Order: sequence, then structure tokens, then C-alpha cells
Amino acid sequence: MASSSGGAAADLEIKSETACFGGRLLKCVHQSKATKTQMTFTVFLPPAAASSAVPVLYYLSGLTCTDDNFIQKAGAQRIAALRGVALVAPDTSPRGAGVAGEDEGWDFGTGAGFYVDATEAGWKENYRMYAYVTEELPAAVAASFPAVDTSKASVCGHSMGGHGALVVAFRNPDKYRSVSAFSAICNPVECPWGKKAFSGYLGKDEAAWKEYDATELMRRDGPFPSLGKILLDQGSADNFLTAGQLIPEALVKACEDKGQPCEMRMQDGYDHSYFFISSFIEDHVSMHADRLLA
Ligand SMILES: N[C@@H](CCC(=O)N[C@@H](CSC=O)C(=O)NCC(=O)O)C(=O)O
Repeated sequence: MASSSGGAAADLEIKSETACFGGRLLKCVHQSKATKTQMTFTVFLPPAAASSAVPVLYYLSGLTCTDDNFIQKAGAQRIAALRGVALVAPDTSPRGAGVAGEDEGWDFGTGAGFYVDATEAGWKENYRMYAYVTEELPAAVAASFPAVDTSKASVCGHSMGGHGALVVAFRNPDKYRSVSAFSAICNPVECPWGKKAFSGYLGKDEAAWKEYDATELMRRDGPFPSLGKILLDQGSADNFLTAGQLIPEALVKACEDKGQPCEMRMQDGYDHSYFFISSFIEDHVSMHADRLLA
């Protein structure tokens, strides 16, 4: 497909293109080597991409989401268009991999890839979302959208995707310029969602789980000065916070202990929904734009 931002690589199909805030939203499908399935992601190209290279903000979504939830509900495109930043929103797991049990619950399997590379039998062939988001997705974006400068990248996410954003940034501080999260699962080795996902994807060895735990990574490898200040937004009326699924205080403490700048904002009365995300997304996109465009 020819466009001012270049033609899509041969192995990437553009399923739809929609004008948005002077830019373009493109829903893309490609065959993934990491997951051995088709994967879908949506790219927002700001108006500036028509004439110059733009940096990119990846957004990792939470449990049950596809690429659509963020694009349709967060309202990030307006500020991304203004600041000249591309957005890339991938799906949250392989779909239709045919793994036994992948559709039995909403917090494991389909829609719940947890941004890990599974090592357990049955899952390790397809559930490789860490490799997908850190390697294959940026390469696919670079190949099909040359106006997107994937060497200038930041990452944000929500809930399971907040965990994903923090982990990919902490494990690759050279690849991302900044990281932020909404309602993140900050210490998955200690919460029910994390224990279920990590035992299923990674097995019994809890040392392997820690490689995908933001708090453990900060304690062991932090600080990460190149990431600048981490921005965390959390709603005080979030039922998953009170259920002990998120544990932001552990990450905040680890950042304090290691001297990592981190701003944790407890937003009074907000819940876990996209109404919360849309209320504060502008602050996140702006923070990333400041770092990406500096
Ligand atoms: N299936 C449950 C709850 C599902 C849910 O709340 N998902 C969140 C992410 S939770 C952590 O990763 C989400 O982003 N949902 C999509 C949305 O558009 O709100 C239920 O149905 O109650």
C-alpha cells in the first residue's frame, strides 16, 4: 500500500485506514515469527509523519484487551497528533493458537499474554509476547512505516500492560527513553494474577518469575537513569488495588531505595477503567513526548 509514510512491507496487511486528528490510524495484521500466529496492531501516525520522522510511544494493554481498547477509549490521538508522536498499540496475546486451556479464563491465555516468553510445554511455542513487543513489533513498524523512527521509543501501559511496560523498559533501558503506567501490576510474583500467569507460562521456578517482575528488577538492577522519571498513575477507588493485584507501594519503595526518580500519583476516586486512563492520558503522552523530542 503506497502512502506518504512509505509502503507496508510485503508481509504486513493494512486492514483499515482511518483519518484521525489530521493523522492516520492504521490497523495492521502480520504473521508473527514470535507467536507463530497472525498478530494485529494499530499504528497512529500524527500529521507530522507526512513530512518528517517521528518518535514512537508503544502502549501495552491489559487483560481481555485487543489493540482496539486503547485506540477507541483512551483519547490519546489528539495529544499525540499535537506533539508529533506515533502511537503503536499491539494485541495482548496470540489468538487462535490452539493451545489447550487458552480460552478457559479471562486472566490467562487468550487476551492475557502477560508480556512474557513462556517456557512451559504447551505455551512456549506461541506465548512469546516479550519477544514480540521488544523485537518483532518494532521491526515490523520500522519496515512498513519508515516515517516512524523506532530508535526513539517510549512505552506506557495499563494493568497487565503497565506491568509489561515497566518490565520491557527495565530490561531494555537502552531501547526506551521513558516509561509510564496506569494501574500497573507492579509486583506480579506477589499477586494472584501474577502467580497464576507465571506458574502457567514459566513453571515452578520463582527465580524465572522475577525476570518479569518490575519491583524485583528495580531491586536487583535499578536504578535506570536513562529512563528519567517513571510516572505511575493509580486510582484510589480501583477494586483491583484493594484486592491486592497491583501492589504499587512495593515498586515505589524499591525506586526510593535505589534512587530511581518515580512519581506515583494516587488519583482520588478513580477506578481501573478507561475513564481513568482517558482522564490522565495527556500527562503521559506529554511526558513521553518531552523525552522523545528532547
Ligand atoms: N474480565 C473482567 C475484568 C477485565 C478488565 O477489567 N480488564 C481491564 C484490564 S485489567 C488488568 O490487566 C481492561 O483494560 N479492560 C478493557 C476495557 O476496555 O475496560 C470483567 O469483565 O470484569
